[in-house]
Amino acid sequence: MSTSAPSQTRRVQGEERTLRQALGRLSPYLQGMRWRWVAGLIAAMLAGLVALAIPQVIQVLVNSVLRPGGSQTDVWSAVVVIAALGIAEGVLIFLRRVFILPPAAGVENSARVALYRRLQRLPVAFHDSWPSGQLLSRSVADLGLLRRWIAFGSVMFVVSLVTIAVGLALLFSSSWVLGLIYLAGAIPIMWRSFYFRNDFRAASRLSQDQAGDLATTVEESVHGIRVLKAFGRGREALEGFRGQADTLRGTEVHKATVLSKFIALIVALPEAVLGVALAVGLYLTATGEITVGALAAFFATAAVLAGPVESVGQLMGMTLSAKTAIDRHIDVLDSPVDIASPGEATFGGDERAQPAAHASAQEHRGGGALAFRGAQFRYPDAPADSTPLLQEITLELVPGETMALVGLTGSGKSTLVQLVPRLYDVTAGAVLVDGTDVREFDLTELRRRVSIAFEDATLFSDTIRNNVLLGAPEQILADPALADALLELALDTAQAQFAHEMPEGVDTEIGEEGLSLSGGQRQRIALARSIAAQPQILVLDDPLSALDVRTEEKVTARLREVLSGTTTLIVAHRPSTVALADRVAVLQQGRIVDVGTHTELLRRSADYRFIISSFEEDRSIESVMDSGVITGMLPVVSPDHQGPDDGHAPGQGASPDAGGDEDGADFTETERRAVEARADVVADNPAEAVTDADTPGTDARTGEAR
Ligand SMILES: Nc1ncnc2c1ncn2[C@@H]1O[C@H](COP(=O)(O)OP(=O)(O)OP(=O)(O)O)[C@@H](O)[C@H]1O
Repeated sequence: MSTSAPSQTRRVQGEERTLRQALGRLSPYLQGMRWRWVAGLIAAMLAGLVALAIPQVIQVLVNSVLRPGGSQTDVWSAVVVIAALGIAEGVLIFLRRVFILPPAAGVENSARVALYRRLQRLPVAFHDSWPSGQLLSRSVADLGLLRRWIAFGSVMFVVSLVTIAVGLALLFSSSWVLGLIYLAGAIPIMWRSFYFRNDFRAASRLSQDQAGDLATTVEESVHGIRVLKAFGRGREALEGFRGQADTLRGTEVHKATVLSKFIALIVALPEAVLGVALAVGLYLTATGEITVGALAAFFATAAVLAGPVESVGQLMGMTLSAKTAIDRHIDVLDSPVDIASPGEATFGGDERAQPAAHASAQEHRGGGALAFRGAQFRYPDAPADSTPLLQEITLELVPGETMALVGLTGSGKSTLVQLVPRLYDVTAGAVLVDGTDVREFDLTELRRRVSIAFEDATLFSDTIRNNVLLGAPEQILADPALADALLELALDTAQAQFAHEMPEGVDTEIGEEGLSLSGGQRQRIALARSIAAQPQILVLDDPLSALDVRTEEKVTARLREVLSGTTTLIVAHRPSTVALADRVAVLQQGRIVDVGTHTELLRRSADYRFIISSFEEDRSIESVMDSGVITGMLPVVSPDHQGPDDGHAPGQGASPDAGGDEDGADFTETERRAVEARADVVADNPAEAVTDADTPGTDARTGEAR
């Protein structure tokens, strides 16, 4: 996360829309409630017209009732009429609120649900590139603004404009001279409105985007509070935040200045014009060109118009902000869903499009064979002419086989395994499940067959039970006894029985993101979740990294026992894990350079030995030897080790079989430095190497406080 410079504000996506086009996109959310909005608008209009009728009654009162010889009864009649109009105005305002609030809240709710639904459908690549704060501000602040605009701003804007138009007509009917004077003040206002609209819209978009960036920063710093504290970077984080907050404040002040200047104009001009109108009006009355009643009605009408005239600027600002909110909402809705089921809409907002999955992929439930055929992948944000991260990946896993995937850091292992459940799509070649391209499957069906557990175990603020059974088959969830049995099996396999010792057992709430658990506990719950999904193919992206060696071995052994029929592709960072796999694939710089059993690879591949020697588990040489899995075979890394391309394959002397194919080694400088750094740690401080990674409060891989 950035702790200093404010992040780049995400700018307008998509095309510019008119207010009408933007409102058209809101139309489906008003389904069934449109009449209420119209009824509210009518009530508000009537209230405005009633307010304008009162000066007309005053005119009649002054001209006829208050004339010499006017009757007292007429006075009382006029009073009753004015009181009745006042009450009617109050009732109409009440009705406006009663009618309008449900559609406003309804639109906010529907828009929020549509946005969330879209976020669920959008591919991981979208989430990689969109800051979470932007999405948060679009789903909370923007939609709140939209509700207020629908409930109040939109109606009052229309009502104000109508009131001003009708009011002007009445002013002209009182006296065309006075009407012209009043109108003369309106012309500069209309002229300024045009510029105001553009300035305010730009400022409004900028401030809403910057508010999204600020939300991202808050979200990141709350999420990463432990790291900030552990590294004492609170002050820098605060400074970075302050910089962003100041930028936003600057934009808000600019926005308020633009608005204030406009409001000042639309308030001051009519008031000044009224002064002129008073002088001219008195002259016209004195010369008998207009009646006293007409003059009184003119000023009473001008007083009624003062409110709409003053608020029209605010309401226009609110309307423009609402339009920006709608634009920002549509930006997300219109982002293409380029990973979808066959036949499913990938563009636009057709959220109800039904997937038309490939028939054979739906019906045929094979045994869980997994294959990569010439798979190639490049991240969407990588330069188009860059070398693909993964190239010519060809691998075959037979049903029930366990294959470990090893490679140095950054070689593309996590990326490769994410191609299986289509978190990303290959850019060339194919990934096949039971002989069918994964792109041919209905996504739900594919993800039912393939379950994945990540190193970064994300849990939800819910009970352990619900976290584990998140992806369990529905027919099992429907039967509480079966669900309990599945829960037990999953927890037992993942060595997560600690769940039963928690205050409320498996029904214990684990807090936001499961942060009340240790890293190893979180990983085991996440692993149990993948097991409980009962997949045909289990993809494990180094999900046991925070476990100590022995626990990891127990988990791996239980996995093999319980999931003997499940095809498993596991990214491994420990010799004990790879040793339990049927076969191991070696990934190097985005290519599979060898596939074989652990023993075969140790014997024939210098690349493999080099990778194995870089594994963190080397810290715990004793543990590895204890495990008995690779006793006598694990190469020992020495601090002066230079990597395979120095002509000495690592561990060459450690294994009698290690003939070595040194010429196959082709590591990047980064990879080599990573290995050398590890070797230095082992040499300098072997004791430190033995860690209980499953201890709450420490992350074994990074050493960071959690
Ligand atoms: N979302 C992303 N967008 C762009 N590039 C990415 C993305 N995720 C990973 N990369 C890049 O892809 C490369 C491979 O990353 P990947 O996580 O697949 O490697 P890995 O072998 O799993 O590494 P490790 O063992 O450290 O987990 C890295 O250089 C990384 O910077």
